[in-house]
Amino acid sequence: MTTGRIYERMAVVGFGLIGSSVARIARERGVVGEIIAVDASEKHRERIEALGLADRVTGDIAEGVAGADLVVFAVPVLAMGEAMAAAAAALAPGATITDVGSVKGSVAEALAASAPDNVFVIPGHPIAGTENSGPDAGFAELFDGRWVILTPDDGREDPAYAEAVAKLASFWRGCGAQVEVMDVKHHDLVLAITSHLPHLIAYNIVGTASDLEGVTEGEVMKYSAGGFRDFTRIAASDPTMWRDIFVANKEAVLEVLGRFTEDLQALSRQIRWGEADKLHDLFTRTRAIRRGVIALGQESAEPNFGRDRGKH
Ligand SMILES: NC(=O)C1=CN([C@@H]2O[C@H](COP(=O)(O)OP(=O)(O)OC[C@H]3O[C@@H](n4cnc5c(N)ncnc54)[C@H](O)[C@@H]3O)[C@@H](O)[C@H]2O)C=CC1
Ligand SMILES: O=C(O)C(=O)Cc1ccc(O)cc1
Repeated sequence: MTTGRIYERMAVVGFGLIGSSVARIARERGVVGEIIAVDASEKHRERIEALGLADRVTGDIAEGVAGADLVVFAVPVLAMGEAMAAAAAALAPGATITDVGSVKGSVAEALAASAPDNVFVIPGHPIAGTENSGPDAGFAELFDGRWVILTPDDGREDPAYAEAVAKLASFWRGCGAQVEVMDVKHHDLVLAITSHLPHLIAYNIVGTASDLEGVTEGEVMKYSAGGFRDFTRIAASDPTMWRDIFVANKEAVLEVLGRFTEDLQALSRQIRWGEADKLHDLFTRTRAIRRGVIALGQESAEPNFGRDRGKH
């Protein structure tokens, strides 16, 4: 598929799994003219050069974003504010500033805090990723058919801002994604249950299994069935990225965790009292949800489908 050029120069600040995937697909589809990679890690900059993923590579944020009409911040959530502050004075008037952070409330605030008035800040989040990180882990097909949620500032009513939102949505569609606009707070609640809590559960179950007296770590790995293996994949996700997500989305995560804990207590009671029908009812309901997800095309029936792409 070919799409016309939407932005002349895209600067990607933080050129890891997500940033390099955006660059790969944007170049492949011709939706941007020039790509500037900005990354704080010298090792990553060397890899970006070696892989030929950008037209220019720099460690200097201000130098990298200068003259860009699209700036994509793809650093860990708690690093967004500082990165934006370093970019602010160099941003081109009329530029669109977006991000890919997994939490939107705190990131939207952090971006707005130092953004000049003459740019369009439109926070975003592609709901696509893997447990891998760094520029080698990215791949062009990552966003294919996936959702990208944009959380524009609903206090800005000028037509130029609406136009900038529409243009950014076209960019993501050009990268193969589907676009939805959502309120920041709602985004953080939805993602707390669909993404953040599942990761917390994975981190916890793998931790519990490795600490369990009477069962060796060797046995845990040797006899792990599919379910536990899936948890170990998720629990291998980047520690910095996930630390930041839980710190930044504290309120929504604690809210869904409270509900989850209550439901887990109820399950525990059903097991204790042999309430087999109640267990069966829940498992029937959850099976229908999974089948609904597959019917919507959000997941393959094959376990681990596409998950090993971009592994290094
Ligand atoms: N990994 C995933 O599956 C997904 C991640 N996200 C979000 O995307 C963002 C990036 O995540 P990944 O690409 O997975 O991480 P990553 O670790 O692969 O890439 C982050 C890159 O940013 C660079 N970096 C860190 N701090 C920096 C700074 N202050 N200035 C310049 N460069 C800096 C790192 O050197 C690294 O190359 C995060 O905010 C995360 O929440 C969103 C969707 C999926
Ligand atoms: O690898 C997985 O299972 C993921 O869930 C990827 C992912 C991680 C964080 C996001 O904000 C969005 C997607």
